Amino acid sequence: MSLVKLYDTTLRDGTQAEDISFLVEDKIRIAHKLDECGIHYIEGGWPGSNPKDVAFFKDIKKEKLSQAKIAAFGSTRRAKVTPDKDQNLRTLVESKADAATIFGKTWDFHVHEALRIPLEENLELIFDSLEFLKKNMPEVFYDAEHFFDGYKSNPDYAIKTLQAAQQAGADCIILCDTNGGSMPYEIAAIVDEVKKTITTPLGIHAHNDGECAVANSIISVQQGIVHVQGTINGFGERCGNANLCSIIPALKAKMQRDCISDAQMRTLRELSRYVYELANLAPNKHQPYVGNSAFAHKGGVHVSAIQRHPETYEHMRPELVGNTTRVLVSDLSGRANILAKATEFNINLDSKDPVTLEILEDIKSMENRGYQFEGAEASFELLMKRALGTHRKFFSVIGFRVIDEKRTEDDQPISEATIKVKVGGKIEHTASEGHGPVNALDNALRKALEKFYPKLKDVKLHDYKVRVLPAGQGTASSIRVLIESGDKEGRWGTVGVSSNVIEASYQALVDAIEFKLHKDEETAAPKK
Ligand SMILES: CC(=O)SCCNC(=O)CCNC(=O)[C@H](O)C(C)(C)COP(=O)(O)OP(=O)(O)OC[C@H]1O[C@@H](n2cnc3c(N)ncnc32)[C@H](O)[C@@H]1OP(=O)(O)O
Ligand SMILES: CC(=O)C(=O)O
Repeated sequence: MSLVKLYDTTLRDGTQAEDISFLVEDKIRIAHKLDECGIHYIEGGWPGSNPKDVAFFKDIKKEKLSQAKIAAFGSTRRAKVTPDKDQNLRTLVESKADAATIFGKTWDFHVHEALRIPLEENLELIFDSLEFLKKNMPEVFYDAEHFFDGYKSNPDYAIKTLQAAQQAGADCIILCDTNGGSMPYEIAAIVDEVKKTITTPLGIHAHNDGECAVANSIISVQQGIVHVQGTINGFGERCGNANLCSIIPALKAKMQRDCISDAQMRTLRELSRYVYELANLAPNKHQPYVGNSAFAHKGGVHVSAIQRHPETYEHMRPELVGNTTRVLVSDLSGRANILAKATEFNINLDSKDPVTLEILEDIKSMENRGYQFEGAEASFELLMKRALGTHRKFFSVIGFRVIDEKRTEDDQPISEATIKVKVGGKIEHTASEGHGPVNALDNALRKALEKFYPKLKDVKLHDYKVRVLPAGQGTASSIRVLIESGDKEGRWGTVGVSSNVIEASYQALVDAIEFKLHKDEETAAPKK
């Protein structure tokens, strides 16, 4: 089983994506994670571009990586400058990286329009830039920019550019689908043609503009390519780059190609989330393999079948990439969803128990009124407990009042909430301010209850989402509030629906607190 080398460009092409920028410290942290995951090459940036990338190459030298090599990126030399005087090539050498990767022009159209130099001169640029780097760097890669478009326009010239790179001694020639519009069948045919004249190992760098970047990378490996470039989560210029989080499991689990170890592949989901976190972006739930929804089953028919055998609706075992099977509850559920959730919550429930049907009917009618339990599993667990009579009322709210006041035109509004709760026989009456009325209500509710349940101090409100639901016949529109809360052990979602945003928020807040109190009680006295 021959090895496919993985070349990650999250820290270079990934940062060419709109909204993505990493601090030098973030880049170093990501480089460590990529190294631990077994990625063979990490392209750290373009040192000729900006001081941050220069700093990365300086700082990464002080770090101990277990196996990954660091590559510095740049372009062929500028026309009319010799390689040793070319600032960009010099910064590559000065980076002291383990490898240099330079891109050069393949497409005659680009040579005419972007570089505005004769075709022959571009061949010289490629040859002597690579020859210079070969003398000064341990390993040198050549990114043949726009290779597939260039080949389609002028195959003879496109091949000549690769021959120039081969003659100069490039260690790998990477065929780039820079504009990302090529189709897998075109890639397969062109790679086959290239192999007839080029003996240097070949690589692929595919962009995702036609949504084929992963497919194009996979078909290239099938055609004999041994080096795959891509990014974590597919970050990259425009629509992104080939997503290594999809390519790796495809190579290993479907094509039986060697790249990283099984144990390293089990960290892929964690790596994906780590990179989202440092990019300050919410993870894409629907991302294949590693996303939250990649193995989440919603339709009742699917849930029933996966419980009999997971392969009925799962293309591979989620654990291989560190993911898990999930069952969702919604108005598309059947009894199987309810039973699966009951098992997850450690609740004994039988499919023939009338409560199962009762819960199912409750969900369907509540979803019809605007509730949504997919992101509010804690509210669903409480609903189940109420139906089964195992719900415990830790407190009751006697009433609350929320005031929002703006004293002068220029003043920030002040929000204040007062609340009266009853715990056991005791009544507690408190007030609290907050950033907005919902925050004030949350603060007041927790302040009132913390005296009785001190562990509520650990609860934080992580996310608050409001959605206006369309009005039904003759009714006012409703508002759905989804809240994500958390403590040191985990996070949970709750939901509230009302025509009044404060009331909807109140319902979700009360569920969040009730869930925490049930959870703590069950942890303290686990079920046998
Ligand atoms: C396909 C890819 O993703 S390639 C990577 C693209 N990434 C980036 O551009 C991000 C980093 N880039 C930068 O920081 C800047 O663009 C720099 C520092 C590299 C260059 O900045 P500038 O010197 O101001 O040039 P500018 O950004 O306008 O780019 C155009 C110049 O690059 C030259 N150029 C473009 N491609 C190449 C190439 N393969 N070889 C040599 N020169 C090239 C053009 O001829 C043009 O030079 P000219 O203005 O002297 O005619
Ligand atoms: C090199 C590169 O990033 C590209 O051709 O897309």
